[in-house]
Amino acid sequence: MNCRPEDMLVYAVTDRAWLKGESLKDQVEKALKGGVTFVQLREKNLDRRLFLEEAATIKELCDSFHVPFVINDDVEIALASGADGVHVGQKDMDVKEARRRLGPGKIIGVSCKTVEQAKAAEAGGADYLGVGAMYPTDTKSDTSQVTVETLKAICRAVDIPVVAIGGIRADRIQPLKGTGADGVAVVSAIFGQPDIEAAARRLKETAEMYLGRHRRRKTVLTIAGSDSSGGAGIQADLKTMLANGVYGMSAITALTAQNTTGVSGIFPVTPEFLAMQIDSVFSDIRPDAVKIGMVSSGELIRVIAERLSYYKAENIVVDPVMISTSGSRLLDEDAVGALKELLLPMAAVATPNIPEAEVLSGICIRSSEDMVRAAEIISREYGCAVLCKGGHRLNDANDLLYRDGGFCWFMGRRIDNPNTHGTGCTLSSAIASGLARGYSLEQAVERAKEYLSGALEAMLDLGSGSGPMDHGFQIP
Ligand SMILES: Cc1ncc(COP(=O)(O)OP(=O)(O)O)c(N)n1
Ligand SMILES: Cc1ncsc1CCOP(=O)(O)O
Ligand SMILES: [Mg+2]
Repeated sequence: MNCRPEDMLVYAVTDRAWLKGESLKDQVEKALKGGVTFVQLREKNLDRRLFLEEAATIKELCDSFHVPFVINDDVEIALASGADGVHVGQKDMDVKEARRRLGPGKIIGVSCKTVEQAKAAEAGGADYLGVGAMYPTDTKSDTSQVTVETLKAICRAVDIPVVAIGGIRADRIQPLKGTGADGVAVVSAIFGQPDIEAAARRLKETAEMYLGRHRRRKTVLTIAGSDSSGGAGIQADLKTMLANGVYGMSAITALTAQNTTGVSGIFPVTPEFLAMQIDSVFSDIRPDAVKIGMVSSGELIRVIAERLSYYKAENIVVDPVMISTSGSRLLDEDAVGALKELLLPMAAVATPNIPEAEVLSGICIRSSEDMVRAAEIISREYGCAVLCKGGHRLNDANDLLYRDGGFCWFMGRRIDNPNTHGTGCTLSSAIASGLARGYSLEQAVERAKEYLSGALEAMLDLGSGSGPMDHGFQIP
């Protein structure tokens, strides 16, 4: 899935018929300020050079609001402009052909009027569906109406997000309640209004009230140690999860007495009590993702692996906490063996830092090329994706993601802040939050790095040692 149901809530479709002397960029910016969650550039008669220029401009604008942006009908413009994807109708291009041309990472939306079309689009690789016209509309002449019952049947028949389109106005959203539609796609009730920003805002408030079949808050479980100083471990994980829009839960592996100057005591829980915590969580609120942090013994690791495999846990992020900041080994040989044998093979991604990647790969890392080699060894050996974090000795904040035989770099901003306590816990929890919310691994990593940078840039300065970051930097 390349887009999330919540991205569909208020989906703006542009129309230069409403420009009235303004630029499209200014109008789209107003819509974004009003809170639209998705933008489609729909150009039926524009010269291709101007179409491409406009697409590149609107893409940059949407990026600055972190809002997905697709092109109507035209895969080539979508590719050339760097747009996030394309929206195609039944007569435009077969979804499989669009997927072949765009590759796996781009968004493809497909217009549907029937359950059959919807199922075929989903099977062909569509990421979302546009269903309509729901009401009479003057914006598109070559369309026919779809009933609310059909919209409901389509939503029931597919697992991908669905957006209702055609004649949508704020007062026409309530009748769509209970259909399962994730949002509304709108042209004239946004761009044809005298105050675009206010119109978008009103649509969003109304859609939030009545729509969204997948709007249950996503949940993440952290299995890690408690940090009494609140900067790392369970405490950092839960703060990170809250800030990244998911509901956080915990299973504590050990209590630690620590502050910014060091750890003065560790009190591990028993294997039975760890299992009890995991069971309590899974039997009631199934997590959409699991983050595993510090686990000090092979015995506890075996309990985690056994329980997670029993519950068929998904989206497991393993932060293989093995080496302390001062460089000393935190895990004995038995625990390292259990981590390698049992936890890594279950992981969607493991996030070692350089010393940890050295232990896991068995090679010494002195260069970026060594990072790639180590990640490749770990990924091949244990069958998981690997995010090898630069930071420690190399590469500033540039991290390497290795998965399925290929790799990409995520360039980080170098932030001059000595207070880095809990950065590993925070990054892995933010990645787990992104995966729980349905982002791809690449998107989850990118968003997590952005969050981490924000938390570091806030320059919280607490304690006399290496202090914590400001996990709540977005909160006023
Ligand atoms: C979100 C969304 N849904 C449906 C459409 C209509 O697409 P199509 O049927 O291809 O008609 P045109 O928009 O190309 O005239 C859409 N554009 N967006
Ligand atoms: C593009 C499209 N596809 C089905 S109806 C429609 C037009 C929607 O425009 P409006 O929101 O102004 O009714
Ligand atoms: Mg079309």
